[in-house]
Amino acid sequence: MTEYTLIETDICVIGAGSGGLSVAAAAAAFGVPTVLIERGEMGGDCLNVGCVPSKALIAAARTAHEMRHGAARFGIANVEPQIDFPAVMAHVKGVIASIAPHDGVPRYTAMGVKVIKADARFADADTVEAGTHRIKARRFVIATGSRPAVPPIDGLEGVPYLTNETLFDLTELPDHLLVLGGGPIGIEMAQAFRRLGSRVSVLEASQAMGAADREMAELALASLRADGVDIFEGAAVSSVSGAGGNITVTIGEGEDARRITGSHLLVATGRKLNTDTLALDAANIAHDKKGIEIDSGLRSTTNKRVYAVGDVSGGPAFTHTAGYQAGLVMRPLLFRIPAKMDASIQPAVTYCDPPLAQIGLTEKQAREKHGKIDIRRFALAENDRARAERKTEGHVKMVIAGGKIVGVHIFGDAADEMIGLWCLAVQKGMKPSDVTGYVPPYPTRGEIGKRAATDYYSAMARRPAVRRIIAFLRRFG
Ligand SMILES: Cc1cc2nc3c(=O)[nH]c(=O)nc-3n(C[C@H](O)[C@H](O)[C@H](O)COP(=O)(O)OP(=O)(O)OC[C@H]3O[C@@H](n4cnc5c(N)ncnc54)[C@H](O)[C@@H]3O)c2cc1C
Ligand SMILES: NC(=O)c1ccc[n+]([C@@H]2O[C@H](COP(=O)([O-])OP(=O)(O)OC[C@H]3O[C@@H](n4cnc5c(N)ncnc54)[C@H](O)[C@@H]3O)[C@@H](O)[C@H]2O)c1
Repeated sequence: MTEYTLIETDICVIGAGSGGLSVAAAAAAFGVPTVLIERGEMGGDCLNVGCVPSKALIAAARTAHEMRHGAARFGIANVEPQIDFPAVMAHVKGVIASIAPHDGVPRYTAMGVKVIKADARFADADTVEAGTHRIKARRFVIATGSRPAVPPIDGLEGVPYLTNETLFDLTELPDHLLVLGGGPIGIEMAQAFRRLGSRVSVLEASQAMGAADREMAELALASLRADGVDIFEGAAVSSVSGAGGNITVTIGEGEDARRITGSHLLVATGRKLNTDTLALDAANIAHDKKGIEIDSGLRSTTNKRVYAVGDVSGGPAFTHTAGYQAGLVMRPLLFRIPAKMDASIQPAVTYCDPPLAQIGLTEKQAREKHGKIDIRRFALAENDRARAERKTEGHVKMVIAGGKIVGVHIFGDAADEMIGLWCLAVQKGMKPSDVTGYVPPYPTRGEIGKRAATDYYSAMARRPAVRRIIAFLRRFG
């Protein structure tokens, strides 16, 4: 029998990833007694096996690409980079290590948070057990994240496949990386490994980058193909066989079946929510295969003490969404003010190079929702800064409905940085006229958004009625 130490607290947070850390830090900042429970690494997926290592690897791969192809346009010779893969991975680990103290136990303890390193599970409606602790709390925030969902493909369990949890521990560059899934993980990692020297084949059951605006996704996929990534869409993998270094995937069945053999296999086919070991039934927290049943304020529909934030809430699976949700639940947790999640204001960026960034509705979604819409585009090829730096690939696409900006999609260098302004525009329901008057610095790529918005009104300049008014006003000197 476990001898438990009882802790009574105000807020108990389960999971110290992007969502849980933000809740704990905010609660501590208001001086509210808070317990934070983490069974693995502080920082969760984003820091250890997600955003941070993937972006660090992408940065190395981009440098290799620039050395190979990026210099000659300036009159400087391109060179074939010498890639020391273990050193690249040491860089990735170094970046994680540099950020880790920010999410670490000492920093949170110093903030006043009681951190418990153990696996948490509910004992009853207001008690959680973690290691040798029993924690009774007024409110619980479940922030347990997600893990790779591995599809039930014949033979897959018998081969040594990689996921995002093991990919960044590779010590040798894969000779030929097979990537199952053309979502953000698959696409980002496919391009990075290709640029570091692997042959890469992406096998996507449906449409690669399926959540993006189609026109923009096609541009991004074309740029991956130009890098030499093989992308197979509509590729339903029926079986996997082989062993480490020699793995064969079979696409389709019967006489039409096609086989591709690679050295390594990365499974990036979506996520499974981490709820199965929480003993949710013991706390009367309704849940199903899709996760915890929560209302629009992220609160359990059956146990009002409990909230869910981050991936486990079943909403968009992004670190910025986890942070947004953490901010949202602080209102009811601390001030008893109701909060409402708005999934429509969550941006999505695929950090391929150039990146693809989006906020709001795709063209298809906008047509379905609003019927009549306007589309405005402005090409980076028309932008002076992009010309000066000879990075003119891509454009901004603005989706306007009912006179308001309802979606913005940018493919091109620095799209990930440029999208910020448009997140605000969509969130605030701005009209194109709201952004035609602001002054972006010249020469920056940021000017393209304003140019697309200005273009919306260019038809007005050609209207006879407008010209007649101008002519009339000229008479007054
Ligand atoms: C390869 C990859 C790249 C990504 N890139 C980006 C990106 O560029 N931008 C972006 O916005 N998002 C990105 N994401 C998504 C992002 O990582 C997640 O959305 C984010 O980490 C979710 O935060 P979270 O707090 O919900 O979960 P997590 O960060 O996963 O944290 C959950 C924590 O809960 C702990 N836990 C689980 N169960 C228990 C339990 N029973 N008891 C105690 N502790 C428990 C886990 O150990 C974990 O530490 C990426 C994801 C992956 C996999
Ligand atoms: N840049 C970012 O913000 C970023 C980067 C990586 C991951 N993430 C987050 O992590 C989540 C998970 O990423 P992901 O790429 O694993 O998932 P995903 O669900 O976004 O994409 C998975 C892809 O795999 C395909 N697929 C599913 N089963 C398959 C099968 N059996 N064979 C072949 N293809 C199959 C799907 O059609 C889909 O296109 C994302 O939803 C995203 O929110 C974000």
